Amino acid sequence: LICKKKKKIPPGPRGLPLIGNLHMVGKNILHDLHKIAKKYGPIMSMRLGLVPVIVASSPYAAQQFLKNHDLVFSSRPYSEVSQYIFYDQRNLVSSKYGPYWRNMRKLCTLQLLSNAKIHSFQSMRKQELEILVDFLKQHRGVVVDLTDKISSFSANMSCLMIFGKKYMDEDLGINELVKETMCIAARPKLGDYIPFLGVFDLQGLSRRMKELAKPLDEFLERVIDEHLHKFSDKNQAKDIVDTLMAIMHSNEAEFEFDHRHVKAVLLDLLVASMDTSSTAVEWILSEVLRHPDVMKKLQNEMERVVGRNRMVEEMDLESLEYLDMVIKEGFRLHPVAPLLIPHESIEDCRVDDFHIRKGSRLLINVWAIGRDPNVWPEPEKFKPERFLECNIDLRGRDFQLLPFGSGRRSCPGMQLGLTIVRLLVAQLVHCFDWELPNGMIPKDVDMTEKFGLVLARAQHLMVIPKSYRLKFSQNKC
Ligand code: HEM
Repeated sequence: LICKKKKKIPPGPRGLPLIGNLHMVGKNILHDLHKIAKKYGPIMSMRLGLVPVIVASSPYAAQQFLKNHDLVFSSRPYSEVSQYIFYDQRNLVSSKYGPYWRNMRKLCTLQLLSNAKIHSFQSMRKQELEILVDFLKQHRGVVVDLTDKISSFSANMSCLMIFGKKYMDEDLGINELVKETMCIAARPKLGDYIPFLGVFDLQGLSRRMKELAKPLDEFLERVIDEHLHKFSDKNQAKDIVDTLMAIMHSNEAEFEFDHRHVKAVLLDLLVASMDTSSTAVEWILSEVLRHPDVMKKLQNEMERVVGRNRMVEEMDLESLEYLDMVIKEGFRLHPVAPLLIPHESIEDCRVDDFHIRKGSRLLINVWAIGRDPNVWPEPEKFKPERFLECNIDLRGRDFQLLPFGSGRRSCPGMQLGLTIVRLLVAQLVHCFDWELPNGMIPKDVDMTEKFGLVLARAQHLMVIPKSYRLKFSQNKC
């Protein structure tokens, strides 16, 4: 008798025929996964439809997958949205691991999102921030929808950097198109989990995705066309379309690179940058508003380092240590991408004595890690000072804090995202004293989460810019 030793897979709940554990995850997938992981442990296996899924919920587990076995888990799963909207997975975010992704990633980090490129847009960021501060100054004493203001600030900045123009101001409905794309991308699709049901399109999502793809493609074609015919001003910073077009025309790319690739990358960057930084800023400001002592400490630091005679400049950011702790604490409690973006294993692999088969989907529950009492004392409390005693960083070196992921698939826009988040939080706290509307007290600020492609606030953040704190109305620096 040949007795085959059964391979040990990570523990997890038993699934039902066909749907597996799909019925166990509802609208609040983060809480659901967190609850199930409490029973089965930090490396847990499930089955969503026909897809094997591994959920990692501790720093140790995250390190196993994102560092020790990084290469094996560096791919992305197939999804209908990447097929219909992102040019058959030609974008960076959802492309499979392989030479194409490696080349695109290199292009992104070395050319599109390099430090030099980010620096070249510094004056544009300053200008946009002055417009926002001016608006708030004119609305002193009035209730302002800060969610809306921050979101359009971020959308305008993304557009200026990527396309060289604020397309959001033109009535093209592009903002709505991108928002709906993000909404659809976040909805669980039957076809992604039970592929043979995909053809029936029972939820009507494939049809809607195809409908959305058309105007998005027309918009991107129009942008490219305008760039082909535009008068080039040598003093103006080259936007990302310019850079991509130059690469395409030079024929220097060592991989296939045509209009479809340019459009896929443009859409990728737009979607990846538009809501991420603004959502982080909103959460961090909400926490600061709920904690007046933190607001005061931040303002004191700003007064000490920047002074009341001018606005915050990007060069100040490195010297703002308390701000740095506030930003880390904000990302700990409110990671924008709480499950990162799903990874997929490219071959069978052994992790911690468990067998994990090729084609498994990996979710890293960064949200649960940030709230784990074994890692963080009093995890529910917003306490930036906790970072005084520990030098945990948020750039992917420490697995307790992973807002940008870690390893090969970590966020290539981290430097840009962090610059925007730090600058915006610093500026709004430095320039204004804030008040809550309708006699609300700090602890009344609603912190309900809404899970989507990013983990956003369920309610818009409504606040009153009470008074302008600076002694000069123009930036004298
Ligand atoms: C606060 C802002 C941001 C946060 C918190 C954030 C977070 C993330 C996370 C968690 C991932 C997935 C990592 C993984 O799957 O392991 C990611 C991927 C990515 N991000 Fe960001 N991001 C931000 C801003 C940006 C910006 C500004 C850009 C570009 C303009 C960008 C471009 C990308 C791209 C292209 C990927 C996919 C990388 C790949 O699959 O190889 N991100 N980001």
